[in-house]
Amino acid sequence: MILELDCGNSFIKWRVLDAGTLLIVGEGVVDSDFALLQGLKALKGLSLRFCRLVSVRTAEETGELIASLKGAFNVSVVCAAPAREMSGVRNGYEEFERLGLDRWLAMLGGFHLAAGACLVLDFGTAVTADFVAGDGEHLGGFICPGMPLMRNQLRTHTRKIRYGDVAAEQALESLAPGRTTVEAVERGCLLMLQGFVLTQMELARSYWGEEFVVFLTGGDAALVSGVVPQARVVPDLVFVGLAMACPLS
Ligand SMILES: Nc1ncnc2c1ncn2[C@@H]1O[C@H](COP(=O)(O)OP(=O)(O)OP(=O)(O)O)[C@@H](O)[C@H]1O
Ligand SMILES: CC(C)(CO)[C@@H](O)C(=O)NCCC(=O)O
Ligand SMILES: [K+]
Repeated sequence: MILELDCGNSFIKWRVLDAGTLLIVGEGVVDSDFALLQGLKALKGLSLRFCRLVSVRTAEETGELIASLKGAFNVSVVCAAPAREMSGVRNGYEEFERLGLDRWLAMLGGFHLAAGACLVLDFGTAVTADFVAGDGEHLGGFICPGMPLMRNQLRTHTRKIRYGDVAAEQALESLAPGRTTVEAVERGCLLMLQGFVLTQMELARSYWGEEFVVFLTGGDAALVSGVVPQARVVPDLVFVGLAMACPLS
């Protein structure tokens, strides 16, 4: 079996594939290395041979995770590494190694699936946009705070913005002007995200007309999918790129 990991800033997304069929035999989202090991150990009949992972965490944190995986399961681990060019995509950063590897893999996956120009939008802790032209040239991208960061900044830097997760979820059932604090904040932040998406779409159209595919990924993709009905929502886009960057043989 193959273990795949996407180690983001807040969560680790994991899944286990059968090495023969490549079917998913287990998956989850966890908030710590410990919870990951627990989740894996709970899988019946687990026999891991290989692990491939991408991390946007520090080398030290990633090293610790790799050490505990090797200790617990005796797997060989490969990590996605920065590249100037791969699978027909050319990294557009001035210093290619500084581009977040989750963005890079999502672009590889997107360009492969689109077989042409694509706009890749990822809604995690941070929100990112990346533009890949039809010839594989990465034109660059944008990074801004995601929903969790926007609402937490407001909570942290104001005295009177306080509410719980249940209220937050209920507040998003409509986008009318808020009549409570939770409605005003949650709807305001969501409108910022949706506005961001529409701006990215305009930019993509200015480059490519209608000739591009837009991908939405990341935990909060569903919050914005309504404003881009033509978008392809691909929750495992980073994993698509991970398999391309870290083939097993
Ligand atoms: N099962 C889940 N567990 C945790 N968060 C989830 C889950 N499903 C959706 N989410 C949403 O996903 C968001 C986190 O996104 P995601 O997991 O893509 O990124 P992340 O690991 O936090 O950060 P990064 O951008 O560094 O990858 C949270 O805001 C949360 O609302
Ligand atoms: C932007 C995030 C946090 C998104 O997960 C990640 O891709 C990252 O840490 N990137 C490094 C900075 C950059 O991409 O320019
Ligand atoms: K991510």
